[in-house]
Amino acid sequence: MEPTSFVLFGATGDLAKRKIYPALYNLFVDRKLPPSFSLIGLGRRELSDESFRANVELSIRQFSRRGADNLSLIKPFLQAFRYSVLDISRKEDYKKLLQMIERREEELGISSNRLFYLSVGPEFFETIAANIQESGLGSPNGWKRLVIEKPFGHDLQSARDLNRKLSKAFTEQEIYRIDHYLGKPMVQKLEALQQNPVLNALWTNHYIANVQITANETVGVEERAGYYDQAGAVRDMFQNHMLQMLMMVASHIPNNSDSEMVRFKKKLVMEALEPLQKETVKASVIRGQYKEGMLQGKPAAGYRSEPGIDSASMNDTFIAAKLHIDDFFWRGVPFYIRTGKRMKEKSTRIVFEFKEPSITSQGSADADGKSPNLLVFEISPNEGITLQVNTRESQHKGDFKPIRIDFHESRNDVPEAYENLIYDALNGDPTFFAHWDEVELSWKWVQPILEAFEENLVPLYLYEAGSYGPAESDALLAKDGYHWWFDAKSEKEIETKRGEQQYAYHANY
Ligand SMILES: NC(=O)C1=CN([C@@H]2O[C@H](COP(=O)(O)OP(=O)(O)OC[C@H]3O[C@@H](n4cnc5c(N)ncnc54)[C@H](OP(=O)(O)O)[C@@H]3O)[C@@H](O)[C@H]2O)C=CC1
Ligand SMILES: O=C1O[C@H](COP(=O)(O)O)[C@@H](O)[C@H](O)[C@H]1O
Repeated sequence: MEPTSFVLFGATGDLAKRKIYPALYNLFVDRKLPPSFSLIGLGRRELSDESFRANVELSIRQFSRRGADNLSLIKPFLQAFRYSVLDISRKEDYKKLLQMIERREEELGISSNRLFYLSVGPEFFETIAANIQESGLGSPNGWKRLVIEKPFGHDLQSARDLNRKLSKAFTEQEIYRIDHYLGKPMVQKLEALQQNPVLNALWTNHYIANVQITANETVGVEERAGYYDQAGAVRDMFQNHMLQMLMMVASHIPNNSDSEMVRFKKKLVMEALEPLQKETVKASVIRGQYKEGMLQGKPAAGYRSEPGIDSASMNDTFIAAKLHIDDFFWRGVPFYIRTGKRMKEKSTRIVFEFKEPSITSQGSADADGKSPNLLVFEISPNEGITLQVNTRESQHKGDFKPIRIDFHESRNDVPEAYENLIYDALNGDPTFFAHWDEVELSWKWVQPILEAFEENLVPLYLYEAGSYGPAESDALLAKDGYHWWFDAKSEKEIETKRGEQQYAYHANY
């Protein structure tokens, strides 16, 4: 890996503290940082290098997956850290920054490879990119890269405007748009798994009845009312993370593909998505908002009573949609996607339900006692793959019973999404970053939904906190003879589900 100066805008912020420093430390421990590495943290508040390092250490103690007991390498790690005050709008601060970077590069004897990480609000992206260019921070004696956080625009037009402005200072190859779901290890595994000939052979409309992509969260709006009440689930999760997961499962990526091919295939999926019309969005999209309820045994407030939320807010905290990909592989297979806050349990997963001619509707067992074969990718909070197949019980010949072939990763061994993404950005590997074409096509596809919500052409269904969303989301699948898999409707069912899993047949592969 090439020597790098990591220039972090927003070094005193929440994301840096909770995600970026712990990820960098874990990479350091795993010897995955460049041998010559310099980090310059930037923010408005006055901090000495020592207090900056002390803050970084604190955040690693608090948030690193390795825990507070595994900090033997913290001192050498922190040696790379420096801090400088910078106000984003003050041009002279960029000159000062340039001098500081050059001084560090000289001290370390390294070339001018500079990674600019914008961990600041989106309103600053354009100004920073322009100032980096004007102040000569991109040096001809090395590469420059721009790592940029979400949100990338608020709708199609604003995303296009932002991209045009960033393009004045950075080429597409230099821009790394973070979608942290693309950094999740199981999402990354999808790339390799679908190239596997066994799975690849099954991964089509010949065998698959439907695909379900779920990202349920138990958290509510938290302290982000100002942002979330303007964004809603459709912008916060659906346009980016959910559609990225869709692209990852639905693209047929050939063996030994490079990043260009992966991104090209993902783009083809978005191009093949059947477009929606604003007037008919309500036929395939369910909009929900949580009201008060009970979550994990405790009362939970409704969205409109959350601090900072308008008491008449029509914002969506839940969205479910049925999509069709009109291509050779997926024609006729519905993709159901849902995400919501204050749901019964935290679970991100993708379920492939296989066709089975003898299965009755509702996915329930038919007269033979069979239920559909399923392939399940659990993305979080646990990482795993389960193949559920029908077999006959040896004692009671004739009875069908699903068995589960299970692979689960031990949690401490799993790198965090930000570790994977920062490592890739340092290496110049853009595979798991969102290309502009994907972002633009996602916004384009979502735009009629935004407009239909804005104009109240889609009903807003209230659902109880601690539930699985509005009943209309279940009805969306029921109309086609399906149901959402693995929604445990009661605590008792969750217990039974856990019990069954203990008996599952375990195989390592
Ligand atoms: N927090 C999270 O979990 C997630 C955040 N994001 C995105 O990451 C980005 C950062 O979010 P987050 O860390 O939560 O935000 P915070 O508000 O916690 O931090 C903002 C940072 O920006 C700095 N800053 C603000 N104004 C200026 C200015 N005029 N000049 C220089 N620095 C400035 C602040 O430094 P100081 O106060 O010292 O000036 C601070 O370091 C946002 O784009 C957000 O959407 C994306 C996903 C998750
Ligand atoms: O980007 C976001 O993601 C989180 C959910 O991420 P996860 O890794 O915990 O699944 C979500 O809570 C947040 O609202 C959104 O901005």
